[in-house]
Amino acid sequence: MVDATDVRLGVAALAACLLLLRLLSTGMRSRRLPPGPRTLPLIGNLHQLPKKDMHVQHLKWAQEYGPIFSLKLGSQTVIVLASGAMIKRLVDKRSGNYADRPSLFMQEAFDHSRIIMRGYDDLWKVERKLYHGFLNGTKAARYIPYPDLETKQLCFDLLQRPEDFEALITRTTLSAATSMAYGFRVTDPENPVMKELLRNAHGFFTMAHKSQLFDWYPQLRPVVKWLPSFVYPLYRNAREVFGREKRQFHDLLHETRQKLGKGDALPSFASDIVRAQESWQGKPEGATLTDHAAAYIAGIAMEGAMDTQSNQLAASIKAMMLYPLVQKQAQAHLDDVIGGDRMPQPSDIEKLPYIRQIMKETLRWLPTTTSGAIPHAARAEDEIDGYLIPKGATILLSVWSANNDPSLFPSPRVFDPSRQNPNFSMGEAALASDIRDRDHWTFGAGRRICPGMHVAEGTLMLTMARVLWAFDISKAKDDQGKEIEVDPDEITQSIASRPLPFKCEIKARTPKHAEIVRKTWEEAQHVLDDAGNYKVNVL
Ligand code: HEM
Repeated sequence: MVDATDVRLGVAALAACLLLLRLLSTGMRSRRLPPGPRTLPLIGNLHQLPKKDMHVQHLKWAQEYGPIFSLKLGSQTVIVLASGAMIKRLVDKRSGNYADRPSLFMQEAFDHSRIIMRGYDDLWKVERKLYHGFLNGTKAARYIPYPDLETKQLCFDLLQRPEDFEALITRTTLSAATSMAYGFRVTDPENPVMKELLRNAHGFFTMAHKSQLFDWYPQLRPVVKWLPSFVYPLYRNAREVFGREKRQFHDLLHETRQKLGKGDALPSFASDIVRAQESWQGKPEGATLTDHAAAYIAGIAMEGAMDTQSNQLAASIKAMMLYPLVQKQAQAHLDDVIGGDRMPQPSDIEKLPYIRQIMKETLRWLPTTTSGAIPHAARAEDEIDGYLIPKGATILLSVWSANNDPSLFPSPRVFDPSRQNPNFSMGEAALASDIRDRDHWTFGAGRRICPGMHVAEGTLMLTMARVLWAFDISKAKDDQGKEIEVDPDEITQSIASRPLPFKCEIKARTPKHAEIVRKTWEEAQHVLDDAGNYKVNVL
């Protein structure tokens, strides 16, 4: 006779063995996955992740394991796509399968409100339709008066305070972003509404970075949510930021609705969303587009536009400082097409192919989204070159590796605008079937590709054209008059990184250029009221 106690002990021992096996297999790479660095039980490759410059490590691994490799991060499988060809084959060509996002802890903490982290669901489709409808190549032109005004102010401000160029660029893109999203300007970044916007957005970015452990070990999330804040404050802090941000986004949408009601709203993304909400009443899209979703669609358009563009403009200043011959060639081109009697206008953009090449090369050479901002995820199991891509795997676009692929971009760390095709806009390049026409991968790929790229193209080109037309940019000098050297590749650690702060000298090219900048800004201000905001119905 078998004793009941023995049976219980046997079952417990078996369960313990199974649990141990499961724990030990956590973090281990299955043979069918793409290759990658050796793993350890439980943690996989976590111990090999560097504290900084992850994108550089990705490039090293790509050189060792090839254009597709895999990492095990806790219980998650991460497939890294490290060449443009591989990104195109999977994320562009099989876009339906790679349009999802992995489950991210911060998305949960923010009640699944941000489109950029949303899975491939019905609300994402409605949101994407709105972004595409209002930010596409033709519609994006409606917003150009905003960067037009802001870059006139930028050039004027650079005459007064060239040493503050980083802060001045940030104000410019922030103000262009709030204008496009809601129709109001940022004249003073110390303004309380602005400070709140920045505090919330940057709070989110920081927490998204800090909470990665719970993306890799989702099993820990219930414990983290339950822990009191004096033990572990992350989740409660995130909820607090979410509460503040939600209030602000809802208030801004409400104000837009009121202005539309009074007939004095300026063109803005938020006005377009409110109108879409009204015209969709009674339709399935209308039911999906709740007030909360509408508030977040507008808020995230603003957030998506502010740091990314400012980071790329800071990168363009760095490039021009480090490559004076390119700068001289750009100025000769501008003198040729525009002349010395007026600043470049938005209508000139199409006539400035070399500026387009510089813009594209900046995005390739120093991308703000070194690792594609937010990863994609596989909706179903897939296979490529004999490797398995499991359902649910995180798909990371290693933009830095793809942008530095020497087979497409020889001597990739050299800033060489001549390698870029001036005849394609960035939107056209993203759709090009020939990989050699793809200028860079900085806006991502497939169905999740950045919907703001047309807006960004207009803003970046206009700003670069005007700054190069008006100013000489050179290395700053130390007390001994020696040029201060700057590392070209040093960047901040973020999902949207930026060159580390650097010094440079920015001077008007001639007194005549300075005078035109002053006069242009003086004339531009006729659309503004005394507080520096747009007069009613002026655009
Ligand atoms: C230099 C400027 C910009 C860069 C480098 C950039 C880059 C990116 C990247 C890499 C993604 C993720 C793409 C992917 O998952 O494959 C993204 C998504 C997004 N961007 Fe941008 N972006 C820029 C400007 C803008 C602007 C101006 C807007 C709004 C007007 C915007 C709105 C968005 C939105 C809403 C998403 C989420 C799309 C989705 O998940 O379906 N971005 N951006």
